[in-house]
Amino acid sequence: MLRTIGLMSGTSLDGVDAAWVETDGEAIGRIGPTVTLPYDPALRRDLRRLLDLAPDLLPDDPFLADCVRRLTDRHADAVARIRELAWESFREGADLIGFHGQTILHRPPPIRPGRNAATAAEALRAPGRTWQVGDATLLARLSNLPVAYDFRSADVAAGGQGAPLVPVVHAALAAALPKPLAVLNLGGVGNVTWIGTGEAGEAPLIAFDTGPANGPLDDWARKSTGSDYDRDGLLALAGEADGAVLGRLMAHPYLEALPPKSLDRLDFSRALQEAGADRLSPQDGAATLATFCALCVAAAARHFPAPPLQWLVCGGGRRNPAIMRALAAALEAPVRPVEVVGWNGDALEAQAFGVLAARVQRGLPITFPGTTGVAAPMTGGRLVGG
Ligand SMILES: Nc1ncnc2c1ncn2[C@@H]1O[C@H](COP(=O)(O)OP(=O)(O)OP(=O)(O)O)[C@@H](O)[C@H]1O
Ligand SMILES: CC(=O)N[C@H]1[C@@H]2OC[C@@H](O2)[C@@H](O)[C@@H]1O[C@H](C)C(=O)O
Repeated sequence: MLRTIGLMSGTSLDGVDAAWVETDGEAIGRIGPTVTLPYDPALRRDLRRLLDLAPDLLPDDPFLADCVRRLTDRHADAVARIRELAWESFREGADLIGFHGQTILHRPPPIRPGRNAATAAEALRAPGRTWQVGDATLLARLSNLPVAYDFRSADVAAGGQGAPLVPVVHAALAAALPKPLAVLNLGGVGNVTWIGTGEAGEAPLIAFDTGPANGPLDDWARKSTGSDYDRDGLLALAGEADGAVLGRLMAHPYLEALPPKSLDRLDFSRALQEAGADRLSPQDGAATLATFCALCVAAAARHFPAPPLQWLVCGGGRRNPAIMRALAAALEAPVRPVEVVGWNGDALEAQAFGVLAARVQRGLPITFPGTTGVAAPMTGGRLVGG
């Protein structure tokens, strides 16, 4: 088994999550320390600016280069901290880093009302683009370890959606749990993994982005109260969801489109503006966005081959009671944080990039027809250093 350090900088742009995991890319052995290093407000602001600039940004842009260096330094700090903790707790080092980087642009191939092979064939005619920034060579040098990175672009080049990537790890973790099961990650964007029973004729794994999750709510909280997010859902719980705005938002064609499908952090910005969310009070706006997040998940469930026995929720959204209540109201099966089955809902994505790094090093597939829509299971990612 390899001793990996997985690193994830998510769409919330709040910081880097890091985790130590022992794995051969298939089985998961010991789970070690985890840490989140927040970004300072200037880096957060600059990364947010990069999202807006990304479509026209050249790879050698000096502002980009400066952001990448600061981002990579923070990742190197996270690696150093995890190594200290792993040494203190069980006298272990590390063999390999999984470095997701920061997505600043995600324009996957067009989604279609057909699926899998048809989607991939169409996509080859209209190539997509996905861009994760971070300097893997610098990180390998600073940490003196091999680094697996660029996990998404080979899949997009082959006509896949390039996301989500974590589902194969959800499936490995859930091996002994009753199926069908839905694992829901609520970060800036939401994504779901449906894991079937594996009985004849049933797809084993279906995964896709559900819709916006905390991203619009964070933007709303920042604009209306100045805080980075709606802590404990207090703003949303004090308001009422607006039925008319929700009705307009739920008409978005993404929700009807068949999986596989994935989103950019900003994909719903225009729809949110056009739906008139801006005119709501801070409380009602937050309640509407929390409910919208949950209704997107309910819409996602309509694409499952069979209803799940339960929903296990990870990511920061599980800490928002307004979202969790709206989910419980909108879904038929019980909705619980992943901690009920012993997983760490804050570190799961970072842990997954450790496992994915091991898969890259061993040449195992990281994307699948049911997760990104590629025609056949595909290897991906690149390795540097060591
Ligand atoms: N106590 C809390 N109350 C309400 N919301 C919370 C709380 N804690 C975290 N969050 C929400 O969770 C978000 C962070 O979630 P997470 O770290 O899972 O996102 P991410 O990993 O950046 O995103 P993604 O999974 O889309 O890449 C915060 O921006 C905030 O909206
Ligand atoms: C392009 C990109 O970075 N997508 C992220 C994002 O954040 C959540 C959702 O959108 C998910 O599809 C994906 O992340 C997780 C880690 C994944 O690939 O499984």
